[in-house]
Amino acid sequence: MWKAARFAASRLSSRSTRRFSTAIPAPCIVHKRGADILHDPWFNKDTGFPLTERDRLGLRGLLPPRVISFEQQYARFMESYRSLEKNTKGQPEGVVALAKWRILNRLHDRNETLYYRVLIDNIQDFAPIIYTPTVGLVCQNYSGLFRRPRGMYFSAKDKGEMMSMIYNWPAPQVDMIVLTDGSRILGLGDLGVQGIGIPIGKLDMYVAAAGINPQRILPVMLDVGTNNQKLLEDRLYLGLRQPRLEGEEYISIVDEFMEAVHTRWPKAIVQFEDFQMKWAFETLQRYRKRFCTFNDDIQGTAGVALAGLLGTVRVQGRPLSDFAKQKIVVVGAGSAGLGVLNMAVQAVARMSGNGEAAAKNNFFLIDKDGLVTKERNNLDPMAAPFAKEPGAIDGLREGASLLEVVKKVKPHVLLGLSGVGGVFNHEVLKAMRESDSTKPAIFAMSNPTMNAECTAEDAFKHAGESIVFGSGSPFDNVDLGNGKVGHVNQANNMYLFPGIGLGALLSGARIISDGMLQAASECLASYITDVDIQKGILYPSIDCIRNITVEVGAAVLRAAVAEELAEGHSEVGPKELMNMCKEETVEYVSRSMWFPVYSPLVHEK
Ligand SMILES: NC(=O)c1ccc[n+]([C@@H]2O[C@H](COP(=O)([O-])OP(=O)(O)OC[C@H]3O[C@@H](n4cnc5c(N)ncnc54)[C@H](O)[C@@H]3O)[C@@H](O)[C@H]2O)c1
Ligand SMILES: O=C(O)C[C@H](O)C(=O)O
Ligand SMILES: [Mg+2]
Repeated sequence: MWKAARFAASRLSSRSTRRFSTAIPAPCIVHKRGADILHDPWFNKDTGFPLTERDRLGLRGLLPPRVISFEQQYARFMESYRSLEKNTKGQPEGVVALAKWRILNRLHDRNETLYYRVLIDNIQDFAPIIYTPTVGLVCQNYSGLFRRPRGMYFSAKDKGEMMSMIYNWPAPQVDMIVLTDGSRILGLGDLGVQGIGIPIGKLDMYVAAAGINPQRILPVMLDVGTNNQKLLEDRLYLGLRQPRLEGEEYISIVDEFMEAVHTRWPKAIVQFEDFQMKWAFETLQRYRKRFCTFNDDIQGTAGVALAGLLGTVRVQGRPLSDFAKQKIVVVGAGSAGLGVLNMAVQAVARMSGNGEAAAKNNFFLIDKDGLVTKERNNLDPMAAPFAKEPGAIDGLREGASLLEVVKKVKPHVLLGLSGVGGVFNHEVLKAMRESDSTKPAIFAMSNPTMNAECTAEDAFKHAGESIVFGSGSPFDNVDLGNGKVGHVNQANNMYLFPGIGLGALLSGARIISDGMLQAASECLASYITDVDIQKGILYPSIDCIRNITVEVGAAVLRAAVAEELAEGHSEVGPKELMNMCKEETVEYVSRSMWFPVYSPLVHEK
């Protein structure tokens, strides 16, 4: 079904970021003509070019004569999509998922305006294809699926060349970059150059949820080699066939890239995505005070998880201040798990006023070697602040198993960011029935679906019907019988990163501060109504992700203004931002979002 635009719809001209919410979209300047326009997905309208435009742009005769409206093109695409769904019924899940990805990808490659319109209007259906879980399968099969390049590739072989290479990107302005080195793609490990699918999927969400102009996004792969032996031996592998660079050699590549990007686009925001833990923390510390950058797996995830944890306290009918009393077991001591713990501890310390040391008491950290205690050999410095005194809790020793910890601690929350599918097995889930909460929460946040710590069905079946459930990848709600439904929350950083990027961009802040990230998380936490909370709903439906992102973006922008970090964006300066009330900020953010409509194209040499 064609849905009416919820936001002022005009395509930004390539020369100006000013938006007009008139019925006729602002014209768009193009510097090419004829077939070159048809082959450029940013400008192509396929059969939608009006006759006058065909004359102006030298397109007469290059298209069938009948002009088809945007609405008709949309309906035609959706018909093909639905018939593909029908025709592939019963085929293996992976085959169907890839077929759906292919049809969307072909549209993406051909006509971006139509692609983003169908994506925005059908985000609930299409997010699982362009994002987790299918994007994981796409990355695994990338070298075989590769048809056309998207984004930029900087490899170890490009050392010394990046400053000039960055000028090969055809767009004059870039606002948002998602960067990966492919070393920890979802829970799938090192996928080398094939990890490019992740920045592409994340940036699709930026366009769909945050209304970032697709002409101003840039997915980037830093190919420093791979340690994945299977890929190194694969003759179709498209990346460098060498082991990953390490140490100084590695960091000098990232440094060079960051310098090159910020020389050409000083205000571009760089989101680090799916870096293995050691480089995730190291690069965050290295760049966060120098560039406008954040790590989505550490910081975006933390904000979403914290919002879910605060929602859980509300589901239990307790005041938010009771968050300090929640016993939380975090399974996975990687970038995501430690990011969550750091932010949650800060929140408890703020609420209780007792300082961070005391705030850590109720948190338990488990990694592949079991409970993390101070007795651990080679204790990771990032995990050390959360290590327990051995024996301090009911005699729990170093390396105690997840089951032992759950049985002894009786946690209010069990949160998985381990990347290990099924690690919340039947015994662990059954042990959660003895939780000190009547409504314990289980978050199986690892992606993609097969790496989730448990399925939604198993969680409700074994841990009981009163649980609150969240997962990183989507699961269907669970039918509990007698008309009751076990609600599945998608606890995924997609609820925050688009708003963090958008708010940072519009504020013109030079850095992304803890305050801006905290504002994002608090905004998400307060978005859900008490009525929804009663049903175990912690996050809004993905259908309204654009509305949530407006609110999150505005909260981030206001935090930047409050911290005097906002330097303004485009024609809106810091003083104007400062003078905006909350509603005006929300309105400004909403007005600044790109929405896909066909703009009249004007040729300029
Ligand atoms: N839902 C989201 O928004 C979201 C966000 C970020 C990451 N993730 C997911 O979280 C997972 C981990 O990401 P990461 O960046 O922290 O990875 P990571 O590799 O940095 O960390 C993984 C951690 O899990 C631990 N682990 C491994 N096997 C274990 C086991 N059997 N029991 C307990 N712990 C075990 C490891 O010791 C390590 O500490 C991935 O699957 C990723 O997709 C989800
Ligand atoms: O990509 C996602 O779906 C979430 C997260 O960034 C992850 O790495 O799993
Ligand atoms: Mg990620």
